[in-house]
Amino acid sequence: MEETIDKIVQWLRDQVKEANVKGLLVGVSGGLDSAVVANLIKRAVPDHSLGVIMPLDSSPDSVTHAEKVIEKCGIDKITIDLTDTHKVMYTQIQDQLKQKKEWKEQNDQLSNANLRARLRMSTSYALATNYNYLVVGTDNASEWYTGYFTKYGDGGVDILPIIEFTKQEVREMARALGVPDEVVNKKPSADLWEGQTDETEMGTSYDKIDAFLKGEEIPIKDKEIIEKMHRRTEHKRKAANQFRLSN
Ligand SMILES: Nc1ncnc2c1ncn2[C@@H]1O[C@H](COP(=O)(O)OP(=O)(O)OC[C@H]2O[C@@H]([n+]3cccc(C(=O)O)c3)[C@H](O)[C@@H]2O)[C@@H](O)[C@H]1O
Ligand SMILES: Nc1ncnc2c1ncn2[C@@H]1O[C@H](COP(=O)(O)OP(=O)(O)OP(=O)(O)O)[C@@H](O)[C@H]1O
Ligand SMILES: [Mg+2]
Repeated sequence: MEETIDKIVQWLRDQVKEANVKGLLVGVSGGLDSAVVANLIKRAVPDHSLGVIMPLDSSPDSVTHAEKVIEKCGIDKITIDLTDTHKVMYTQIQDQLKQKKEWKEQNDQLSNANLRARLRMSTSYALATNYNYLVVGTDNASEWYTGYFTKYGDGGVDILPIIEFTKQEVREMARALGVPDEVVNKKPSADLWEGQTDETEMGTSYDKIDAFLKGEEIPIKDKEIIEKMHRRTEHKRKAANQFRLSN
């Protein structure tokens, strides 16, 4: 694991150099993936690494965990509370949709949730421009394959250092990096609505997704869910389709 970590850290340094920037920032949620990335950027650019905490109706636990992660790994911290911003924006969106008779209850939670992820992305880029840093993403192999992220939200980043690793491998990396136990052991959650957990929403588990990605046999029901998620999210893993007169 240490060897893998060293390789990622070196790769991060190369990215900073190639992009001709000063450092790296990551949104720190109190969850596992961002805790690992926070530690990696600290190792890569110790004096120019920033963790951004962006609460948005977040549970107090998430904020406490995020602060603990940042304190333990020693990166700089900025907290920007997006609760009010989101409320103003989403209320207007909802009102206009209702006026146009296009508001649909079944879409409300998801569009609300995705707006949260995109507000965090916008905030990260506003900071990145001023610091002259890159925005580092936290997607792992399991999330990338299933498309379990918001397009241009948490998916809107400059570089992806842990994209090749399954959730289980990221957890092992977290232990090696000294991420606090309560973060390593908690259930993965996008924290986009109360009580949300990744596994309940997806209808399968990271253990199953990880096993599938390693080519192991998993129950047909889980295989079908994973393949369906993968097919439906193909558009998120590539650039936008472009019209060409010559086509
Ligand atoms: N074929 C196609 N070609 C091009 N674009 C296509 C498309 N189909 C949909 N689209 C576009 O994509 C949009 C749907 O994609 P998107 O907006 O991403 O939304 P969607 O995939 O529906 O939802 C995002 C999922 O990721 C989860 N998530 C989000 C953020 C963080 C985390 C986490 O683990 O922390 C998890 C969230 O809970 C939810 O299940 C559509 O509104 C449409 O604009
Ligand atoms: N409250 C928050 N403050 C800052 N960044 C956040 C916040 N919530 C989400 N993010 C960003 O969105 C990313 C995607 O969330 P996701 O839940 O997949 O990762 P995680 O919380 O780090 O780990 P886990 O999947 O184990 O919960 C986070 O890694 C983080 O960069
Ligand atoms: Mg999370």
